[in-house]
Amino acid sequence: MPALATGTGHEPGLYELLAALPSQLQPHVNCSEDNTFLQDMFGERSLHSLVKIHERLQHYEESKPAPVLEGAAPLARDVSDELEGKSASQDVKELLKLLANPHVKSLLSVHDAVAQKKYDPELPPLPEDIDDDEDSVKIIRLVKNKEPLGATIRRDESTGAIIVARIMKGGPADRSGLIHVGDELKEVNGIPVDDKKPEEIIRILAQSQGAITFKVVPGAKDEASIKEPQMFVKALFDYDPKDDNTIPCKEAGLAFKKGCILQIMSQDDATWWQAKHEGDTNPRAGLIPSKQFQERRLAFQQPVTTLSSLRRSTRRSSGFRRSFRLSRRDRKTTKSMYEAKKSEMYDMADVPTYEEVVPYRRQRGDKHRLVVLVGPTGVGLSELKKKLLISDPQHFSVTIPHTSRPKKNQETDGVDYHFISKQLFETDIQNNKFIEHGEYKGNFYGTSLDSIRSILSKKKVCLLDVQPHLIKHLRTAEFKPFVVFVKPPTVDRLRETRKKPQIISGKDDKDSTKPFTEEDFQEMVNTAQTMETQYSHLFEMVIVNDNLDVAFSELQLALKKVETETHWIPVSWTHS
Ligand SMILES: Nc1ncnc2c1ncn2[C@@H]1O[C@H](COP(=O)(O)OP(=O)(O)OP(=O)(O)O)[C@@H](O)[C@H]1O
Repeated sequence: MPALATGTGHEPGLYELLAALPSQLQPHVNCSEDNTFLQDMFGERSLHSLVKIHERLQHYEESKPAPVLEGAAPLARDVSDELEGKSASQDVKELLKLLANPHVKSLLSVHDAVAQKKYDPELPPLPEDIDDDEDSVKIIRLVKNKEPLGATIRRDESTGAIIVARIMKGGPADRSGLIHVGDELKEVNGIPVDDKKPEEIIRILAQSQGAITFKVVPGAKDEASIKEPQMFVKALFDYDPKDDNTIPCKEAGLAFKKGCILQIMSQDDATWWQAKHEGDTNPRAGLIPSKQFQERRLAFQQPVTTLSSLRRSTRRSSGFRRSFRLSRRDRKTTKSMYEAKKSEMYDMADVPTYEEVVPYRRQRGDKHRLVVLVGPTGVGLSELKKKLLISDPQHFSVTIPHTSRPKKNQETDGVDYHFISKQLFETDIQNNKFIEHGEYKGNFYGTSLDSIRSILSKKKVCLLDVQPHLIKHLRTAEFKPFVVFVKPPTVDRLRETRKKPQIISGKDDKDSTKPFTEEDFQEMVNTAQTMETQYSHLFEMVIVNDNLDVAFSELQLALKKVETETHWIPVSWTHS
């Protein structure tokens, strides 16, 4: 059934078909990107080689070769016996030498095995002492190399039996398909295990090499064999089984770092899931704490310092970010629609464990992801935004803030600010129109959600800097925020690099500019540390703003990749 006619009139081979495909497909593919992708895929040399091998094998299968004889090795032995000592001719000597060569002997014995189709492993004889009523006993023989067997056992509290507790997906036990969760283990290598502790059995197994024989009583059928859909999660915490005393078997654990993408292979067990690193070709899964279990135990470890407590204790912390105020204010004037309430700090949903993710690639014509920059006051967010805007003013844009203060002569409505009445500002606050707002000298300032939407709908990249506790309110299918944390270097490096710079200068605040002090540097580093402790699970990228040009290049490159490459995003962002 040729999918495409090659025009030669005969049934094309797979290889021929593959070679003809790109030109046949071309008229049906509109997009040049798709065309290049198809050309690359079908032109791949390894694919061509595979298809060639397939065709050769197919041809071989069809010709059904039959062995001339099935016993080449015994024949060679007979010939050797026959010739031994009979003649001393050179040819006979050489033939005898050849037939005695171990490589030739092995070759002939492999030939015979193939000719006789003797591929099955030789099983050990069944033990003779099996009780008649033990008809459900299974004898299993697994060959163990250095790799662990990939199964855990437990003692059943009520019966005292040793039961297979878990089979690690992709491990040797799983691959054998012979051992299942719930099977009762009776013997290992002929040694009865009824009177042994699980640790002793594990020791016997660890010491065994090569073939291991198990005697098991099969348990009830494992209902978990129903195939689960593929699920990927992003880890929001670091994990090392070596430091976890609750894991049933440290060697079976899977270590990962915050931000790693894990493929969840099994959630059968409520406490220990099985997972592997995304893209890992090794099929063997490892144990990781389940979401529920990790949430439970993290809920007991309250954060030591929270950003809100730090903010209250500092002398002069960040006020409104310049995305809406264009200048620095005292923290006590700020207010936010979504200011974190104390109870929110510990709410279960905030315990960072895992987040289900899916691959996402922005299609041409789609809105851009919102770029959110966070970092401590003075770290350089405005500077980085400014550089991006200058680098490509048609592509990047920042929100225009709203204010209730009267417009000054040189200012333009909708350019410097959206000037609105105090009454309207208050109504908008009531209607949750602002992501962040505050009051200064009796006037309101704020960033509206609509100002973000307006930029995104023009197919531009919106650059926004906000307080980190507001990130969670922007994490929606609509905004798909790409969150970059801008971190200061060490205090020593700040001292060296920020000799000239002033903390800040804004249109509304010309008189407040002043050089950085030692205290500012220290506060910047401390605030960054606290932000990272509390919110790093929400950051997709961390940039250290030591050298400004280097930091800018890193940011620019990352934003390019966000626009063009595939990324993992929360599954909830894919259905709005
Ligand atoms: N890597 C750097 N090296 C030297 N100076 C820097 C660097 N990054 C920023 N600066 C300077 O530090 C000062 C503060 O930077 P910037 O105004 O961008 O901070 P910010 O994070 O926007 O603070 P805020 O939003 O709280 O006003 C500016 O004078 C800026 O030029």
